[in-house]
Amino acid sequence: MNFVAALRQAADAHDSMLCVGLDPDPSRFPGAWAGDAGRIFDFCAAIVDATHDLVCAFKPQIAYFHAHRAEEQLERLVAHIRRVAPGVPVILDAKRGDIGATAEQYAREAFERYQAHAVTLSPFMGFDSIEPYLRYEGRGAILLCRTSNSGGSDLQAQRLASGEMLYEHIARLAAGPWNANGQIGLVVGATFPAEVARVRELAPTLPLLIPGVGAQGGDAQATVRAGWQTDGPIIVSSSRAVLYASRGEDFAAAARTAALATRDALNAARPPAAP
Ligand SMILES: O=C(O)c1cc(=O)[nH]c(=O)n1[C@@H]1O[C@H](COP(=O)(O)O)[C@@H](O)[C@H]1O
Repeated sequence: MNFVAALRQAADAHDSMLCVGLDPDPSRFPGAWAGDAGRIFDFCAAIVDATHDLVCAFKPQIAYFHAHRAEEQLERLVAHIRRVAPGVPVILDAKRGDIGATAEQYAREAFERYQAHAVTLSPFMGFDSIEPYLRYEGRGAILLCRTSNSGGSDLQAQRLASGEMLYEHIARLAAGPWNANGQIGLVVGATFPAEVARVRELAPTLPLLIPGVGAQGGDAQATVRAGWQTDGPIIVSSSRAVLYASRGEDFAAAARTAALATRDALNAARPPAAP
């Protein structure tokens, strides 16, 4: 099954737009695991076990694994997700972007080594840096468009000669000529609901990955109102607010409580279904 179909199916099955981001920081692990990078798999697997029936996707962030030489733990984690939650797609957050020949290696890393269903990419180097990922039939390529950080405005909010802003141009390309096989999605930060709405206008059916709720303070409900579109899935991602809801032995139960509350808050903001 392709990424977009798997995403829709998981979203329907779990009545959820929530993606739990897996950003394991050993210094924030509970109890005896604190500071132990050898526990990255155990920590993330416990979060997955506690939340997989509440999410439409999981999003491991590659830096949190590579920084601790924990690539093998990431491989085991994706295998674990595929085993306990076979219907839940894995978005590898790697934000890659390089010339075609190097992109081929990054694509191989994401889709063959880590078995991800989709990967985040920077579109800064243009279509030939994206195309190697699209050769993997059915896998998703989610392009940074209007990121959640304030510095995102330095480039993404600049006006081009055409009059549109750079992020609008990215959305237009992603929804049009770059998306021949329906594999592309866009990243838009929950910290910018007006821009979420603008991207949704330009890309009505593309999956939107929306980080920035929780620790970054984005408004979950404004995000859903801005991005909601029956034919265009939204994936609202939260990492720290779920992972570190408690530093005690109850961390997994607390993560579940936080995930449930976020999922329900997102669902409450959906417009009522048409009769
Ligand atoms: O691509 C991303 O996931 C991403 C894009 C963006 O614009 N902003 C952003 O925060 N992210 C990622 O989303 C996660 C946010 O984590 P929390 O702020 O803890 O929910 C981190 O892994 C970021 O790398």
